[in-house]
Amino acid sequence: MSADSDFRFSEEFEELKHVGREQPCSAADLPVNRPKNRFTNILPYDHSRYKLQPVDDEEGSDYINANYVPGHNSPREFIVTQGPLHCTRDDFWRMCWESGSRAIVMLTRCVEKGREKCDRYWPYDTRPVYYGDIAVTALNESRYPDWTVTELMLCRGAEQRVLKHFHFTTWPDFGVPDPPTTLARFVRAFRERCPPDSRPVVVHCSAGVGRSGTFITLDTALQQLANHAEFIDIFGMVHAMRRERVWMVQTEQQYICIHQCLVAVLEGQDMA
Ligand SMILES: CCOC(=O)C(CCNC(=O)OC(C)(C)C)(Cc1ccc(NS(=O)(=O)O)cc1)C(=O)OCC
Repeated sequence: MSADSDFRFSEEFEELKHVGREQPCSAADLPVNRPKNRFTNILPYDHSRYKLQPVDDEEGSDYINANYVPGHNSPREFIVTQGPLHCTRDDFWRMCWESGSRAIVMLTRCVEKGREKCDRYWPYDTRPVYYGDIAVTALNESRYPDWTVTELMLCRGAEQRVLKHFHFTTWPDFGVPDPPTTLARFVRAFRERCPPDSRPVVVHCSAGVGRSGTFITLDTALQQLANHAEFIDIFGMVHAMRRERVWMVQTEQQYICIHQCLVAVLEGQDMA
């Protein structure tokens, strides 16, 4: 595929360009919801968007820029969303609570090259912080060279729940981790620590398309590999994801990185 400067990769990736783009995003386009979108051209398709429990008949109260996306284990394994904005971070926590999610995967830093890519939506220290009517408390934090895992306790009314925050901190926007196998090791670390239940995993980056799509595709492919699949159809996976959310796996380099990680795992190289 990589012969003639990745010619076959380019051809295959090009075929994905228009997949899903005919589908409507009418909720995202409502005037009341426009300020809730980080990027004007990264909008959730109506048919797969995550719906918050509406507040009375308040128009737009069910809206967040997020879509259900399939994984290896279920057709709605992931909820993929943009990096929360200051004005949508309470909605983000409401989504985490109402979906019953037990894990958040964050694939961007809050600030990259001087640009804000994501709001700092979780506490800096162990004091409880309220986001709407949800109190979030950091219980403990484990820092590694390329990622940090934080255990968060969420309280809403009399109920409380522990949720794990997996933050990959060295993935440049529009690019790939260096070396790409760092991503395969993060996916493995996530799977080893992710609660084994069937609840959705919330995944986000800045726009919630490029790095998020790359992470999910590799996670799905590595589980198929572990289950001794004879063929792993990366094109088919990205095609299926792009029907649910726009631009999933944004750049050709990210598309190639998925293949490189799979080869590295198959060859057992650099996966200590
Ligand atoms: C509103 C205008 O659109 C945009 O800002 C973005 C980014 C545009 N920049 C861009 O594509 O840069 C390169 C040419 C270097 C790749 C919004 C954006 C921002 C960050 C990402 N990464 S992610 O956080 O990993 O998803 C993806 C898209 C956009 O819409 O891109 C087209 C899909």
